[in-house]
Amino acid sequence: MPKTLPPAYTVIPPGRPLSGRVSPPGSKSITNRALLLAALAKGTSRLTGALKSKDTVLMAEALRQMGVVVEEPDVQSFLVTSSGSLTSPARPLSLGNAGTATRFLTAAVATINGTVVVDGDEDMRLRPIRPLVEALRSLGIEANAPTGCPPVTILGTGRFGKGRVEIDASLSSQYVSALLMAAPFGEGPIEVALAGHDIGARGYVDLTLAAMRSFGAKVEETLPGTWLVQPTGYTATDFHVEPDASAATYLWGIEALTGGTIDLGVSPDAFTQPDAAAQAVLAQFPHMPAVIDGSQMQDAVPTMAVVAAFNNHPVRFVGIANLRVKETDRIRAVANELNRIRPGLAREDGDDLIVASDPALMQAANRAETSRIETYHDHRIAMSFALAGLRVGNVTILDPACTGKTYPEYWDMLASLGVELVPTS
Ligand SMILES: O=C(O)C1=C[C@@H](OP(=O)(O)O)[C@@H](O)[C@H](O)C1
Ligand SMILES: C=C(OP(=O)(O)O)C(=O)O
Repeated sequence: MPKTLPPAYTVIPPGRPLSGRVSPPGSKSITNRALLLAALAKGTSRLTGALKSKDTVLMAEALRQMGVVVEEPDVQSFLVTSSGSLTSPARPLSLGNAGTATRFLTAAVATINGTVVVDGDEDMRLRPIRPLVEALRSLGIEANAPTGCPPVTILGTGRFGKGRVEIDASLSSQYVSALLMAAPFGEGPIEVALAGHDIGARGYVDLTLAAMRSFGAKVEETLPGTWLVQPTGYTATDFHVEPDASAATYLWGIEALTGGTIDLGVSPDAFTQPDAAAQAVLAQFPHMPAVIDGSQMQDAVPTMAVVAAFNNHPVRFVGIANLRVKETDRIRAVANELNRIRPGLAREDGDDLIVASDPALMQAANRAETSRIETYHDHRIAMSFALAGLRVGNVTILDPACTGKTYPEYWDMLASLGVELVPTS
């Protein structure tokens, strides 16, 4: 049972380096891929090292609604048993603000002979999905999303089409991953090709290809940005999920800001997820680069931006326009909340984020001012701004429970390192 958290936590700066051993939870991205692929494979797949959080629970629940047996033998495992295909759910799939679950299932349910509605919460209903819907239509699948965002209605015939499909992935790489993972159910080989050069973080497509191959798919990148998928379906397998690199960025941030050493049980170069690249940037603190291209490590940008506020010189984050369509507009949210810590600390410049940086904040543990940090239902805003509270006094994080999207144990983790969190109203 998730425990009830207070409406806010005030973080007490520890005044000493934070060190210890912390295992980050399993990767959200990989868990939700593996859950889906196991559900599309005939037989039983055991997933170990998996994340149990709001986003993966929503994915598992949606799969159960479509006839898949998803058991949970322990806190890090799923046992998935499937006939190899999904069946029509009795009611709309309700996927909260889980971008992975929403996008991946929008394509996967098109393999069903029946109508499926894919929906999310009020925040997800603002996150674009039209390019994916258009790509499905070009495969001959009837799909509608009148607002360009969820809900999406897919009127499947059980036929996924074949041939070439082009996809504009400039807003989200998840559209490409979604098409690729459904493509082994084509009536013939399917070629997924990027329309244009832009794609969010390409590393997520590599995660998708690796997971697909583990479940027996045959997929090759035939040209840069073009992938050919054979109509093999999937084979059930046992699959281990690596720790979450985006979650690890908070631990690297703690090391940078407090000067401690945290043993994550995994070295930064052992991750296959794109956000692991943030470690090398955070390790340069207080001399982080003056310009940081966040395009290939997007979910790490809030972490790096909060740490950059304490850097020796300003940092401009570029390549981050997609952050405007994440759980919230993260460029605006990070700028707003940094300015709540100290007016003038950050500003938007087009789609860039400029963090002015103020090394004096490293000594602000006893300041008189207070900052109540809005978190916009966004786990990453809550988790990254908690880092600021390790150096600056009276930082209060509103709605700490929102970290449950990907890291339900986040506050317990901070407490285990010796951080005092004061429940606040
Ligand atoms: O494929 C994935 O698992 C993800 C891709 C990224 O999203 P976009 O592709 O929308 O940038 C990332 O921000 C998200 O947290 C997870
Ligand atoms: C952007 C994120 O999630 P998603 O797109 O999967 O909702 C995230 O976890 O930072």
